[in-house]
Formats: sequence, structure tokens, C-alpha cells
Amino acid sequence: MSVSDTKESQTAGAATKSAVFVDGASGTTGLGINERLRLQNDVVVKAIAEDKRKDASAKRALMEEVDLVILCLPDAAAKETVALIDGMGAAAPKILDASTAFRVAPDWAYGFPELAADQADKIRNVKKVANPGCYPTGGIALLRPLVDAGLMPPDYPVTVNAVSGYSGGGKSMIASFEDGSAPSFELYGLGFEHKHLPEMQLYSKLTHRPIFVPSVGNFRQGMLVSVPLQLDALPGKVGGAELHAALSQRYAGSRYVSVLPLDNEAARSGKLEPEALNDTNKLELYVFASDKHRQAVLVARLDNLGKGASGAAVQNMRLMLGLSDS
Ligand SMILES: NC(=O)C1=CN([C@@H]2O[C@H](COP(=O)(O)OP(=O)(O)OC[C@H]3O[C@@H](n4cnc5c(N)ncnc54)[C@H](OP(=O)(O)O)[C@@H]3O)[C@@H](O)[C@H]2O)C=CC1
Ligand SMILES: CC(=O)N[C@@H](CCC(=O)OP(=O)(O)O)C(=O)O
Repeated sequence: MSVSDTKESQTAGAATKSAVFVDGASGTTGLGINERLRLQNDVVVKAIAEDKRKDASAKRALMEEVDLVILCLPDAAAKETVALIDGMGAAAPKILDASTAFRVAPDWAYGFPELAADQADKIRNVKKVANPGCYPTGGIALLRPLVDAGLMPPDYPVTVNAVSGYSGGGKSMIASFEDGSAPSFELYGLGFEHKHLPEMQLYSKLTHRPIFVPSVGNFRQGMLVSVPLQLDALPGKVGGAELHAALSQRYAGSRYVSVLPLDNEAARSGKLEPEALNDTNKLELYVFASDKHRQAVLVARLDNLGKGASGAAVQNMRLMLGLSDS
């Protein structure tokens, strides 16, 4: 049996299509990527035979045939595959890694194309891209424009609260919620060492480590990431309108990131639920503010499996392969 079972939509002209291998294709993120790739007819997905999926030499042979490898593996396994690719010399494909292993590595580009004006070009032009964590996608999207605009000093004492659906914890967490052994809701990360903190601090350009309090609830996917602010602790007389203007300016024209108007349904009801963007690559940003009490809460809503993982991976993949945004 060949090491690759090529799932082709191989029709005339297929030779010019970019070829991609998803390492870890049967995990939560890998399945989500493959589902999205099935809808894209300008990419050929090469799949490894099931019994060879952890076999390094079979992987290497397959990786020599592709333009890009997407890693959907635990950190340790991602590092092993990256070492394998680093040893391939000129035959090495581009790498897009969904794990936490390389997100703050200096020789990798951070796969959040909306981070800054030149970030999409960086992603296009490097060989190694780290897909962001789900929570940092929301946190950085809210914080970075405020720091860049000078509304939030880099040493501001930031707190990030968040709630995620249970698919964020991969196959084992999904099983524990679906067999009823997990609690309905819990806070975690209370040891101040959550794996997303380094990327959240670095790409938000904060000099102080944020306090990050994630939580997980009994729903499959979707998330909210929120940042509470005492407005009088910010310099000047910053109010909701200025925060909103800075975010709106940063994401003007963005296809996937939108900033909701200050007056929106959630602001009127005082409530926001996490599942509305499920199965999309969208990220919504909200500014809730009270001029009376001089307080604000910034909120990002996204699908942890969409813009928080597989959707972002496909967006980055297309940039890395020089394909138009589908
Ligand atoms: N779930 C989410 O919302 C997000 C996840 N991520 C990241 O994506 C990566 C994958 O996570 P997720 O999909 O949730 O995890 P899962 O546990 O759902 O899947 C991981 C997959 O990797 C496979 N695997 C493990 N070791 C190897 C190996 N050496 N070679 C090939 N396959 C291997 C596993 O197979 P087996 O079970 O047989 O060992 C499993 O199918 C992680 O680094 C995670 O941090 C990123 C953003 C969001
Ligand atoms: C609910 C839950 O457990 N979520 C995961 C994060 C999922 C994610 O996006 O993070 P990575 O990309 O870094 O894997 C966690 O907190 O570890």
C-alpha cells in the first residue's frame, strides 16, 4: 500500500493545484480543517494511510510531495514533525502549526493576519507560520489596537476573562463532557500559567503579564473573551467612543473581523451568548461602556473551532499558498 491515499478532486489542471498534508487529521482541529478543505477545489489534500499516521518515515515521504503541511498535533508531536521537516533541506514544504509550540518563536510568523497592516504579507512570505490560540485571537484582537493607538499604556494591568465550549480541549475533553463526567462549568488556569499567556502578552505588546481566567462550559463550541476596564485608570479621558473608534479603525475593511456599533442588541439587553458565530471564521468585537460609571468591558465573540483554530488555519493556508481568499 502506498503511504499516501490521495483524496483528489484530481481533474484536468489538478497538476497545478497546491498539495497539502494535514498531520493529525483525525483530531478535532484536523477534522475541522479537512471539512473546510473539502469545499475548496484549488487545493489537493494528501492523506496518510491510517496505520502509518504516526510513522516518521511515511510522513516524510508524503511531506516531500506537498507544498504545505498543517500540523494539528499536541505540542510534543508538532515539535517532532517540525524537526523532521527541518531535516528535509530543499524538499521541505511550508509549515502551518496549530499547536502552542512555536507561537512566540522569533523565526515563525504569527498567523493572525489582522494583527497589523503588514501581518498578512509576513504570513505570505515565510515558510513557518504558527496558528494562534483560540483565546489569544480574541484577547489580542481587543488589546493590540488600543496599545498601538496609545489609549492603553503597555504596562496597564490587564485582566482577560473567557468562556469556551468544551471542544477547545480536544478529543479527551469532548469525551468527558459527552459522557457526563465533566462538571457543567468550571474556571481553570488558576495557577497563572495558562499556555496562551506568552502569545497574548507578546502580540498585545503588553509589558506586564495579564491575569487570564478561562472557563469551560457544557456547550460544544463557541467562545467569549472579555477585558474589563476602569476607564479612569486609562490615561486622558478615554471613554467608550474612543475605544470603539480605535477598534473600528483597525479592522475597517476586514473580511472576518467586525466591530459592532456601540448601540447594538447585546448592549440593549446587557447579554451576549457565545455560540452565534459557530461554524464560521468570523470574529466580532464589542465595546460595552458606561459614561456614568466610567467603566467598560470589551468582548470578543468567535468559534473556538473556526477563527480560533480550523477557520484561521485555512485562512492562513490560503495566504501561504498564494491563493485568493475563498
Ligand atoms: N480544539 C481547539 O479548539 C484548538 C486546538 N488547537 C491545537 O491544535 C492541536 C490539536 O488539538 P486538537 O485537535 O484539539 O486535539 P485532539 O486531541 O482532538 O487531536 C489530536 C490528534 O493528534 C493525533 N496525534 C497525536 N500524536 C500524533 C503523532 N505523533 N502523529 C500523528 N498524529 C498524532 C491524535 O491521535 P491519537 O488520538 O490517536 O493519539 C489526535 O487525532 C493542539 O496543539 C491544540 O493545542 C488550537 C486551537 C484550538
Ligand atoms: C477549553 C480548553 O481547554 N481550551 C484549551 C485551549 C484551546 C486552544 O485554542 O488552544 P490551543 O490552540 O493552544 O490548543 C485550553 O485552555 O487549553
